[in-house]
Amino acid sequence: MDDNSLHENRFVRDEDERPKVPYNKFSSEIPVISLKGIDDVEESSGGIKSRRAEICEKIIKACEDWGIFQVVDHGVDTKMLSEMTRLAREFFEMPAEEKLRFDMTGGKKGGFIVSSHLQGEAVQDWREIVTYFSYPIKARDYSRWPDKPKEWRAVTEKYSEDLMGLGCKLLEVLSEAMGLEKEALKDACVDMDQKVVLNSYPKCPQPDLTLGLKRHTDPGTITLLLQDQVGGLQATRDGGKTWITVEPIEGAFVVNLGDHGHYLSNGRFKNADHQAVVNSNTSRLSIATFQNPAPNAIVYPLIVNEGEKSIMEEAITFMDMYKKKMSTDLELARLKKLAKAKQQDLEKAKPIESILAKRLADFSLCHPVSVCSCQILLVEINLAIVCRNIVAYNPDFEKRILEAAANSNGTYILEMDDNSLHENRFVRDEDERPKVPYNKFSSEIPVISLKGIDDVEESSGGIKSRRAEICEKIIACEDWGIFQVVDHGVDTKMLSEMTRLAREFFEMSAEEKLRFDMTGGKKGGFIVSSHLQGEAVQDWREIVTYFSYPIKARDYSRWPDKPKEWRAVTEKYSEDLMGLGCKLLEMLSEAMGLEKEALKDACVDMDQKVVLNSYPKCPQP
Ligand SMILES: O=C(O)CCC(=O)C(=O)O
Ligand SMILES: [Fe+2]
Repeated sequence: MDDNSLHENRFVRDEDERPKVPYNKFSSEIPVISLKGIDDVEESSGGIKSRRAEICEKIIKACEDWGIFQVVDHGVDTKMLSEMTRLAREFFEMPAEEKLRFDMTGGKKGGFIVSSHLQGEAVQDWREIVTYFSYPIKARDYSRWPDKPKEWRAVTEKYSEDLMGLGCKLLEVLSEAMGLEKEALKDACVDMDQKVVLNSYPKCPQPDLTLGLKRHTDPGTITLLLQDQVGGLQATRDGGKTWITVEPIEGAFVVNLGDHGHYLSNGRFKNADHQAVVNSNTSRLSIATFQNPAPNAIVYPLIVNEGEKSIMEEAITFMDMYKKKMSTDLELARLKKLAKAKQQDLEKAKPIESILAKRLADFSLCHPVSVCSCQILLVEINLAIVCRNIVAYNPDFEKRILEAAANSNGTYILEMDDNSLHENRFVRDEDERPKVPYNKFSSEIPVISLKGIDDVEESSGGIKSRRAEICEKIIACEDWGIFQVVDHGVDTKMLSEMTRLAREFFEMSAEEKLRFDMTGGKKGGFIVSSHLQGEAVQDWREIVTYFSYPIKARDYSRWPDKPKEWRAVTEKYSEDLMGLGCKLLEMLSEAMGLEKEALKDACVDMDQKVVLNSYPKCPQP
């Protein structure tokens, strides 16, 4: 989330998705409901409604209107809430390295992630999150819960427990509102699941172009959101045309109804359609607690009133509902992208179309407009789309023009993968692209045998020693700064071993490789080059790297531990290459007319780093 990020456009939303109302212009449309007396069920004298009935009515109305309300006097200890927020702030303020100890990339269940590292999203959210799975208790994996700040575990456990209580209480009210038993919604969840997501939205230099969290509905039953006083949560009821900003209220929870709650009420209760915006003044913190059904819970309306139809065609499990939601979202995003690309093509085509028409007219002043002259003109301008528009009246001509255009380099399409297609992350400027084939080999770089490199004796008759000969050849590399050596004395079996291990490493699953993820500035490990930050265009490679000398600085925790011979072989490789490297430096020192040891000494304590590059085959090399 540095300067680069805005330039890369990774966070820039389509215009129709950008914020429409300010983060701090608060609306009071979302009701704030006090839960004081929610357990008081007695009718008051004279038929006056009980406090519980009053609260119920308010909640029902809010769920029918927006699927959102705020609760105060909810009984959750406010001191504990401030403790929770303080810990969350402290967590996000820790250095990246500390947070990345709980890195969630690679599909891990819980931990820390910079939202922009999530894969598969065309545009990224401006936020960092830390998340933990708290219910069912038996499924808790504390190894994915932060262990810093030190009170984290105790406080988050308490927070989860209290919010589970509040969540269930609210579900009771909603069940009653549907004319069902108190426990109906809870029971429909089978074994209530809870996931807590702490959102940190850094302040943003260009908040009008991006979102902290894009528009969505939560998939589960209900969500309890604790937010700070900054503001940024927005809701819409008309599909995103108009928005309101929910007013932050100290100590209140914003309650959002999710898709599951929406379906179970047969659509009577809305699923809150919401997003989070960011601002350039201050960062913002929110803590979302998702109360979800068990993955195998059945999703289907609990009641379908007379004269109504079920809003669901068939009963499905929550897991299937969730998967369907994700794939629908992705599909919608894809269609939107396509529509946008098409629109852009049309817009691009327009002005050029008129240029072309004018040029055609000019042309026809001196030449009768013929297929041939058109073709010259079109190839000159080199735009396939325009060609298609202009010459559509002649299918045969169109075909030939399109062929010509396809063979030219004006408008080809990249297909490295769907993502890069749009992002062009790997496409180099023309002047940087390869100029000669990868397999048309040159013999300009000398290949030098090192056999006899230690043999310094002059042969009889003043014939140069073998060492002197080699030295001369190496000096001839003044031309390129590159030469190849053979007969170098390094065991070739060990070299094949090294290559085999490297291949095996790169062939392991992403998850396995990412155990040594090098993002966040770690010293050594695995990285996909395209994950390197700060490069405008990315290299088409993956690497694994280890720091081997000085020995005392080796950090084996950053060396792969698989395949199992890795450490032994790489250590030997490093040692032998250190030897060979030093031998060559001796030669170069002598070539400079210095003591053998001069170059080595100038290095003080020779450092060695080994980088293994894997270049996947590439559809558009
Ligand atoms: O940060 C916010 O206000 C909204 C968070 C949210 O909607 C979510 O985490 O699902
Ligand atoms: Fe949400």
